[in-house]
Amino acid sequence: MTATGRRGLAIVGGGKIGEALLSGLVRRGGADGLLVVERSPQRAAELTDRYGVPAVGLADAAARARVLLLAVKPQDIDTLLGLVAAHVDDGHLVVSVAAGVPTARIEAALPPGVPVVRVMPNTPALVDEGMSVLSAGAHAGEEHLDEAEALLAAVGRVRRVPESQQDAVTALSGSGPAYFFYLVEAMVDAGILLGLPRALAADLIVQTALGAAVMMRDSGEHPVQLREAVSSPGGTTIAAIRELEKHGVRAALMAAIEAAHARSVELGRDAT
Ligand SMILES: NC(=O)C1=CN([C@@H]2O[C@H](COP(=O)(O)OP(=O)(O)OC[C@H]3O[C@@H](n4cnc5c(N)ncnc54)[C@H](O)[C@@H]3O)[C@@H](O)[C@H]2O)C=CC1
Ligand SMILES: O=C(O)[C@@H]1CCC=N1
Repeated sequence: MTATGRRGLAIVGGGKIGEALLSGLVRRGGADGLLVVERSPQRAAELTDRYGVPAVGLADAAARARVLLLAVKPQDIDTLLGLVAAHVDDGHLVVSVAAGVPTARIEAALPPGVPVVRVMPNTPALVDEGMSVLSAGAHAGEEHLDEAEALLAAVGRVRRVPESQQDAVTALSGSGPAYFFYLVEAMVDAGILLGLPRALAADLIVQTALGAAVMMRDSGEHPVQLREAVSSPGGTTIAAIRELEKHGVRAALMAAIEAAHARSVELGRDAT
């Protein structure tokens, strides 16, 4: 098929994030123009059953789709790029969500001039509340960023940053949902410790997390102001905050996010 005959998007790698993006795109616009390429035949069949999106081989996907969205693990990206290289040209747009992997590494594996956009999405895309952050590679212009942004806007918010900030973004919003899930797990465990049934504790904490998130998004107030409004003088909240400070929770979060950043940089260097 000629470059002009290509349309739509192929997601290459239908794992956790590939499925999150696929599901949102199907919710938004239906399965028309979408393809999936998945190494595991069982997983490919599952995605086709669930979303009505055809599973095809890589050559077929590159012949039919204008945009190839690579969603394999960083450790698998070099092998995949070796296969993709034979099928792409500068009429394609290659979008990669692989943590840490620089656009320069992707460009070097592909024919000259292929536009590449690096994206860090996150799993709340599954519920249309994703946060995706885009950076252009050397051959990607505004039109390519616009095209990638339009795709990702189907599953949540989108921002653009210089690529030098992508490892930090990965550590914050890419991995970020896991930190909140972890916090919720720990708070539910605290409820159990205090003798509440698990289902009740989970219900209370999930709704509290949702309410707090909406307040942070919509109130226009700083998180410190919001926290102060919960902390009555001589009350329960400040007693809890003192323990969080004593146990170094703020420093632990900073160290954790620094470790995620370091791992993103490391993943970007080579297949490790
Ligand atoms: N899970 C997450 O929350 C996020 C993941 N990412 C990035 O997305 C990428 C995928 O991550 P996950 O979805 O978590 O991993 P995963 O392991 O769930 O999915 C990867 C999928 O790619 C398939 N695959 C591997 N090589 C293939 C090939 N040559 N052709 C076709 N399919 C192939 C695997 O069978 C698997 O289904 C990673 O690079 C990760 O850094 C980025 C943002 C968030
Ligand atoms: O854990 C990871 O490596 C991927 C990248 C960001 C979220 N998940």
